[in-house]
Amino acid sequence: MMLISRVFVPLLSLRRILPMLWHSSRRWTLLGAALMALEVAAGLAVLYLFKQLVDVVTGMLGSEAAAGGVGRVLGFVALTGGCTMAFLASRSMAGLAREAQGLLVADHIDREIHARAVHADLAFYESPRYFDTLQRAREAGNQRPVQVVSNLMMLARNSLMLAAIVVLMVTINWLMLPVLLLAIVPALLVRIHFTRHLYEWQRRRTQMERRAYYLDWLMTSDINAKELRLNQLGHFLRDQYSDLRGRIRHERMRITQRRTRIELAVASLATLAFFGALGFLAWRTAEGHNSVGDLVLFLLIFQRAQSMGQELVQQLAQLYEDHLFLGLLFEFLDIRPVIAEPEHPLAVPVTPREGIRFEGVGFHYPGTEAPVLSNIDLSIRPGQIVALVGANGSGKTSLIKLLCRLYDPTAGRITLDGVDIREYGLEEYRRLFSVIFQDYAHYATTVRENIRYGDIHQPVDTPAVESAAIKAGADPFIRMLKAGYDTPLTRMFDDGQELSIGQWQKIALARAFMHRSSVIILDEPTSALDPGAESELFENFRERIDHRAALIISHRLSTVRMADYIHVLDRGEIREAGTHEELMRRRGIYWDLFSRQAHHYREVRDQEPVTQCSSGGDSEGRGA
Ligand SMILES: Nc1ncnc2c1ncn2[C@@H]1O[C@H](COP(=O)(O)OP(=O)(O)OP(=O)(O)O)[C@@H](O)[C@H]1O
Repeated sequence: MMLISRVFVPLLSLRRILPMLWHSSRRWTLLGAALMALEVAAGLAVLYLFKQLVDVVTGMLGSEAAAGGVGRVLGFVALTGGCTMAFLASRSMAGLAREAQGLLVADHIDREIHARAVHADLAFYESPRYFDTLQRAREAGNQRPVQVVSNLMMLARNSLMLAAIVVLMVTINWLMLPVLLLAIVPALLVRIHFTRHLYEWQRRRTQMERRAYYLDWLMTSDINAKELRLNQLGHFLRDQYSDLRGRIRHERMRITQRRTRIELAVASLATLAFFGALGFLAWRTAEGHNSVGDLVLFLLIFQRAQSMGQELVQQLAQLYEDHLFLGLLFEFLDIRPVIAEPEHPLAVPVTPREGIRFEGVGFHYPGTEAPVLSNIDLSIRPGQIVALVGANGSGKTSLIKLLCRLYDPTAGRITLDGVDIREYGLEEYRRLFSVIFQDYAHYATTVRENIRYGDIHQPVDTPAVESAAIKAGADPFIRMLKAGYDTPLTRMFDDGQELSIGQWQKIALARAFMHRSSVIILDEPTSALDPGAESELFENFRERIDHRAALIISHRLSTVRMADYIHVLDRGEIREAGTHEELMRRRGIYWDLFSRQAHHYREVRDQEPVTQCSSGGDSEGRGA
């Protein structure tokens, strides 16, 4: 009973793929169905005509009408040949229709996956459980739809054909029917059992596969090539990879070996059934109960039925597998973002008056209990430069994620001009910010595009790209590149060029300057910049950002001191807040951090006869 339901459940759940089929390839679906019907009809006609031919020929043997019957025989031969041609033509045309349908459905599903992927919550990408779903959906997404379409069509064709063959078989002798069932059904059940087994195993093994894939990437990617060689990690990683692949191979082989043994037993049973039936029918023909045409037809159709049955088993098993994989695809397609558009979104103010406020904000990541932020109260007023400082892991980047609504707070609220930000249109709200994260993107495209991605609404040749690059201090080195702003920043193509880490950071900064947002957020924007470039950037920072508001995270306190207001985060809580001078007077955490950095600078300066310190270093001495 369970096995039977396993056969039919997939058919029911495939109902979601059928509308996709219809919407994405209506014409090919209709054409494919018509060609398939023609293929079945022509195929059956060929079999029946063969039987008739044999009966006519054997009827003529030794009879006086033999001479006149030649024309009839040739007529049958011509008709059979014609039907065979029609069968072959419709079969190949149906194959073409299936392929076209499959490709269209695959593209349709890809579009759906991409639409979901770009709107999925950030949490989706930061959680391994969700990420597995995406990976499996990708596995299912690319080739599966082509297979599913092909399978469904073949399944329909073979079922029709098999039904017709069963009728023909019953006309020969009804006892042939149970024999046919014996040859087909056990194989079907065995196949379905193993498909399920294999699927469950594959699901368990996703993490293992991912780890193997990661190791493979570690060994072959250019990013790790330096460390890999210097730390001599090559052999170590290769061993780990081989071990993992060996375990995967071993488990897979165990399943395949068991399946081969059982399938062999089932095939032997089917062969026994065939020869038993053949012996029985030969005896009936010899006794004159059946014609030679019946015997020939039996040989033709039993073989055909068996191969059709095998194909049917294969297709049902495949369909079952498709259903399981498509289940994953639909599981992914059904994921709805938690950070969603409100039902009646408010318009974001064009020029915010009060700015942004965090009011008693608390946060922990989905699936974790530990609070990352607690009781956060802070504000960013229009035109104000606010800085966040704190040790690693104190929650600075998490706070930015909340501010940009990549996550929502688990306690308290964030407001813009006094209204909870969850009430604004999501995309419109996010356009208030231009952000450079610590792990900013390196796009494998031209310099111009890398910068323009900061505001994709601008035309391709906008002069804003160059002025953003000038503000970020990137323009001089860009002009030295082979094709200036049109140089591809990747080594993936022959004419591409790679940049230094600091140069990449300047490109990312330019991207942030590109967008005319209300608030600029810079998370460790100068970690890779040389001191000259850094002090240049912050010298006239306010003019550089056109007097917009800014939130800056930095471990370099020389950068932070020019902020209007500074918040010191410690283990998810704001411990101190004020201007640089206020915090220095307070002699708390900030003072301690600042004095230690300033002390280091002072030591260096004291050792040098001629001071070449930047203005930051000089003022740090005074401040401390
Ligand atoms: N996606 C995530 N899921 C669960 N915990 C996370 C996630 N991202 C960060 N955390 C945890 O949240 C805490 C704060 O991380 P966050 O990145 O905000 O710190 P940070 O102050 O920006 O640190 P750094 O100075 O090193 O950049 C850390 O303990 C980190 O382990």
